[in-house]
Amino acid sequence: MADTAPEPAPVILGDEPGSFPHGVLADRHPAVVRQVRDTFPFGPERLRALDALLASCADGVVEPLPAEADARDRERWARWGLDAYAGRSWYEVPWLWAESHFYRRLLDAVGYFAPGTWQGVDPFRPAKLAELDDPATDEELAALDGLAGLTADERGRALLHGSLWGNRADLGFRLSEGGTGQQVDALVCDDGDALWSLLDTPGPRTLCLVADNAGRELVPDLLLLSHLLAEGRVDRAVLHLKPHPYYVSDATPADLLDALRRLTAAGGTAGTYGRLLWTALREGRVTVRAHPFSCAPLPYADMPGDLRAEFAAATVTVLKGDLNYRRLVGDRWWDPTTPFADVTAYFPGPVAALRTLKSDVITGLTGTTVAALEKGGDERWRTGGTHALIQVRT
Ligand SMILES: O=P(O)(O)OC[C@@]1(O)O[C@H](CO)[C@@H](O)[C@@H]1O
Repeated sequence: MADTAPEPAPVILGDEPGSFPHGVLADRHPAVVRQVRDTFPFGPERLRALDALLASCADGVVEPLPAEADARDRERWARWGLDAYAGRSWYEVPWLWAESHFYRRLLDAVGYFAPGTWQGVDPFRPAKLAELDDPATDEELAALDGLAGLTADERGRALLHGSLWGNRADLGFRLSEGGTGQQVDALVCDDGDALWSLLDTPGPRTLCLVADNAGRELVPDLLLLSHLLAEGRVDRAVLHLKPHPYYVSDATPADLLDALRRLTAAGGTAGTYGRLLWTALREGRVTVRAHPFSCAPLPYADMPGDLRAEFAAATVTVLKGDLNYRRLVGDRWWDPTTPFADVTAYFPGPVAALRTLKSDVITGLTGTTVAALEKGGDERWRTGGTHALIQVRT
């Protein structure tokens, strides 16, 4: 690890037409608004608000929070930069900030925070439930029974890869089982052994698992967690979820309950893992957090003291997914060979990232890997979700 933090690279903005970030602001956000508009029979007031947000996505500016916003929320957003960015184009402020704030505005538009019919109604819940109900989920859960013949270590590795590739909403058990599948080749960095070593240190061991998506990502996350508890690799776990709907499919406490019920109702190994986790929650060995900072438009380097203390107390904090990775290393145009240990040196304890690559940010690669990826013919290796990484700073 370098003695000093690396010189920060430029922050990613969404202002360049044709770039991935620009496409998210200009195309994906309007598509999300249209999808939400069709999800429920919103009345004229909500439809007007959704249409205003749709128009704003094209050429609008960041606006102050509405007058009826809760005072604590208002104070938080002021601290998170809203006063500085109000009046500026979505395309000129940091991309991470713009995306995160877009979801806050979407919840305003559907009346999520306001007293009334739509208060607390997750506009993404039907899509999340459909994923859990998909027959493919049954197949993937049934495939777990095939892991019975493996040693506990092999099973642990298969479940780790299931959780990793679940970030592409694609459980990876069957391929990981063989150990040399295409998905293993698609790992641009694999510090898996370092993660297992951390879970071998003298106990008691606490895992902080910062989850990402609900549905078919959260399910394998829970299976991994349950396995680690069952095998005594961790004694306690803190599961960090989002306090409210975010980035379409991010997991909230309500999504955790849906996933848990899905697991406990399943037969075989999946059901056993589900019941184990249910008991661990009842006994307080697993606790759930939905910290406001989990939906903040800022990197983890800016985390508040209470969250910092929680991560500091963990044996290891595992962050799932692309957005958490962006927040962990900073949403910047890093040189891909910038050491992961350097950009995460500020983190208050050992930290691991499990991520499929779905945005431009990348650190911790070797020069050889970067050259192979650039030459490999897959121009979208940074953003297409075809590659993944396990990176650990001990
Ligand atoms: O965190 P996840 O679920 O792995 O990925 C979320 C994500 O792909 O969605 C964004 C586009 O809205 C990307 O920029 C972003 O990082």
